[in-house]
Amino acid sequence: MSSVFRLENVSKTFSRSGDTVHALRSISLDIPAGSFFGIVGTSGAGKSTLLRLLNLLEKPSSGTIHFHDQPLHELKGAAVRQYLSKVPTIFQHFNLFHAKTVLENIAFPLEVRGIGKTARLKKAAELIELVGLQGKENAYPSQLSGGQKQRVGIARALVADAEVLLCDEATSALDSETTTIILDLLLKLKQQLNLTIILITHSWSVVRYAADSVTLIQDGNIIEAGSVRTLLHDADSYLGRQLLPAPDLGRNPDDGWVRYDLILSDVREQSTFFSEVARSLGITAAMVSGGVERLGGVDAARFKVDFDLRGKAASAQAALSAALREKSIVLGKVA
Ligand SMILES: Nc1ncnc2c1ncn2[C@@H]1O[C@H](COP(=O)(O)OP(=O)(O)OP(=O)(O)O)[C@@H](O)[C@H]1O
Repeated sequence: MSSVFRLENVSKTFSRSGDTVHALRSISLDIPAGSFFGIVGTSGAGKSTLLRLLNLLEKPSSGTIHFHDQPLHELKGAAVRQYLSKVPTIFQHFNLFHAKTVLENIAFPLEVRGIGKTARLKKAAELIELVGLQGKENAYPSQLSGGQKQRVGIARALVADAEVLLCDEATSALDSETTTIILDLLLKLKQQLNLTIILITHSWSVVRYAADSVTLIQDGNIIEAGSVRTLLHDADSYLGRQLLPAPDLGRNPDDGWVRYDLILSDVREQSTFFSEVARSLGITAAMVSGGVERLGGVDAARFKVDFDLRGKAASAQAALSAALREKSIVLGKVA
């Protein structure tokens, strides 16, 4: 897959009261075209700084950022405006014009580009439909709910031929139900308009729900990055475990039983795999907890399963581990 952005050794420092703050420390990153790219990290990790480099609100202190083959620092004048139409941003607090109607807000980027009134209102009306705001054309932002305001923000961002949508904590001001609705809308628009979406958030649940690629940023460093599928199937991946957390363990295993923490490589196996492994070895299996989750479009299953090894030779456990490894990723023998 080609990259829409490529960052090479990008650093960003700020000076604050005579001190140097290292917001980003020589990070390198490829953002695949067509991905829903989640950048997650705690407060102060450097997420906003990274996004602000992509929407040209800041410049790197060192390193280069390419948009396709174009180094961002070479963009000048009209090329900057063209780039920002292709790479718009939506914001946590929506940043709408309060004195303009919904339709006028959405049409605004076209007005800036000198597009005639009839054409821009026609295009804005198309976007109204795409984001499901029919009937709200003449409302003012103060008359809208948070979710409706973000729909206006999304429509305004996409009105001028966007290719990449940057989302700056775009659901952080919304309740969880509205967050899901907005993420569903973003996922739908991504498909329909062939977008790349780059979303920064402190919320693991947002990343789990929508992202197909995830980057963890901490103290200005990239700790780990990859596609959800790759991360889940890497037994050593910290991000993989964060994306698919261990289910509640319940009670400890009984004496002589051994508990395994497993990710299934193929979730279609989930109903039969553990019992078949147990039967083939002449032992009993008991599911402790777990289930199938959908993560960024990938079905993933993590289970804790107890196996009864009472009275079995030591070699039985090695045989069990080997059988489990054939179709699952063994994260650990818990007890
Ligand atoms: N303009 C600035 N001047 C000085 N320091 C800054 C500036 N912008 C960011 N920083 C500092 O850079 C570091 C990274 O900040 P950044 O806003 O990128 O983090 P973040 O992950 O987006 O956090 P949050 O989720 O709280 O917004 C922080 O220590 C922050 O205080």
